[in-house]
Amino acid sequence: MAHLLQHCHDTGWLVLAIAMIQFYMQKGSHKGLYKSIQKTLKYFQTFALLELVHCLIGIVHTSMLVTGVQVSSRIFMVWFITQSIKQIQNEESVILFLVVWTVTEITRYSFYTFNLLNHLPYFIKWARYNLFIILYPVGAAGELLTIYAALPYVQKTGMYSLRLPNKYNVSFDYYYFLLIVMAFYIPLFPQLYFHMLRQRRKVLLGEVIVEKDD
Ligand SMILES: CCCCCCCCCCCCC[C@@H](O)CC(=O)SCCNC(=O)CCNC(=O)[C@H](O)C(C)(C)COP(=O)(O)OP(=O)(O)OC[C@H]1O[C@@H](n2cnc3c(N)ncnc32)[C@H](O)[C@@H]1OP(=O)(O)O
Repeated sequence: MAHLLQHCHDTGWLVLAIAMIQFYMQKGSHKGLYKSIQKTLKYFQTFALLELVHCLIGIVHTSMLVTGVQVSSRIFMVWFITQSIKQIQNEESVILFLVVWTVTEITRYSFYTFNLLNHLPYFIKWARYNLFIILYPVGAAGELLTIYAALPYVQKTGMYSLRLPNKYNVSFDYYYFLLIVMAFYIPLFPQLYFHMLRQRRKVLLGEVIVEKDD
């Protein structure tokens, strides 16, 4: 069952890649691309919550912290930034993180699939543990630039914010929340990046590495 779900996930990101290439070839522009693929993206990125469940119930042996940060930050980007603020959907930075996520996920799920079949081509293993060196910072930059582009709109409209006075007597400012999220990239991004560097040494060079939260 888990294998079947994983196969669906791989196919989903492939469908997304084909849809993006087709759109760009037909329109010659990235404007409107997000709108055209949003349903598929929402579905498959939300589906990634299962990775956290697999981790929790012990089907997959990996760091909870790393998987949690990775999955929640992506779901946050999709639902609470890009999907919620139509005005930023045509930003180049959105395309940047979409392309990076898609390349990463196709490589990653191909790795899992061929690994399970015991026929893992070396180039897929190589791609899984080398491409991230460039893709991680580029993807994070795309995400941060997108949140940054959202700030003026969030400040102007006060979306998702709760101002005083109100019957709950609590206030929440989404604008400042986004600034905090951006600041969190500083301590959390290196955790993810160094985790993948350790995995790279383990898988490609055969080093024995002990994770702190294992
Ligand atoms: C709510 C507010 C949010 C606030 C956010 C604050 C800021 C956070 C900053 C975060 C920055 C994120 C930036 C990021 O989004 C940008 C990008 O992603 S750019 C793209 C580059 N990214 C990557 O390359 C990372 C991709 N992700 C991963 O590789 C994984 O998600 C990771 C969590 C990193 C875990 O990888 P790891 O190698 O540690 O473990 P695995 O899970 O791959 O593998 C463990 C073993 O399990 C087997 N496995 C796993 N899943 C499957 C499966 N579906 N089917 C079969 N087998 C599976 C795998 O083969 C391993 O087995 P073994 O140990 O036997 O080798």
